[in-house]
Amino acid sequence: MCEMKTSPEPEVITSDEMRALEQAAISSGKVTGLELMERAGRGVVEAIFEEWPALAVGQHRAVVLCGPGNNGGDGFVVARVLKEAGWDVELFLFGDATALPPDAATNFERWSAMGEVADIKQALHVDFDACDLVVDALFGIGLSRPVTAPVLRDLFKAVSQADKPARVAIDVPSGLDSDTGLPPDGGSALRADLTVTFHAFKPCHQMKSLPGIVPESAALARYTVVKDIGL
Ligand SMILES: NC(=O)C1=CN([C@@H]2O[C@H](COP(=O)(O)OP(=O)(O)OC[C@H]3O[C@@H](n4cnc5c(N)ncnc54)[C@H](O)[C@@H]3O)[C@@H](O)[C@H]2O)[C@@H](O)CC1
Ligand SMILES: [K+]
Repeated sequence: MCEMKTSPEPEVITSDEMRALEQAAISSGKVTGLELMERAGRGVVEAIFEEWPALAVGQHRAVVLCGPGNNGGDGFVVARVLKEAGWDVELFLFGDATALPPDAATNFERWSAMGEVADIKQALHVDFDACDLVVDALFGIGLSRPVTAPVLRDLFKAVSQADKPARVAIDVPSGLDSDTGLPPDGGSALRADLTVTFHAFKPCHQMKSLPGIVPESAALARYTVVKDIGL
């Protein structure tokens, strides 16, 4: 008798479910938030090297855009790991470094021991077509309102229009609500070529297209890689 084989549906979880899983793992003592952040950042670099093997060899130029929460914390880890691999890394922060949550603040300090943190406004002077990689660590599952800051809107436009760099979003393309896959009313979003998320897909990664908002499907699942962070 012939047996039909079906591939299992990928697991999709909401931002609340993801937070609950993280919290349970941390409360059980199995792992710390800082360890999860390190795994997340290293997972992003691993995914980049898997997607673009040429970037895994030699030295390249990266711009890392960090936000005010733990998504930004992942970005500090990515910056450090790339710099340790010999890359030329420029990092820009949106928000107040003294108000970062604890794990992100620790990674801010670790990065600051090896590189500069420039204000996000300075990123508007970057020639993105002279970069190999742009890492979007601005907002993840913690986006709580539309992105309206003029500096971010201008930056989103500049990065989205660049031809050369690989654009990698950490967890969620910034500006999209993780649970709806759409920017909250009136907000804009940053285009990504690859999104690297953690543990499981989120609803935003299942969107088939975002016509007129994020051309060519920033959030398509086939461009999203899920990295295990040991939850
Ligand atoms: N220890 C942890 O909690 C871990 C968190 N992870 C990362 O952390 C992310 C979630 O972190 P957070 O909960 O801190 O949230 P985010 O870092 O996604 O964003 C929250 C911050 O952004 C601000 N914000 C939200 N919407 C805004 C808007 N439209 N304009 C301006 N500011 C805005 C909030 O006020 C807050 O400061 C995940 O997406 C993932 O990347 C991973 O590192 C795994 C471990
Ligand atoms: K992001």
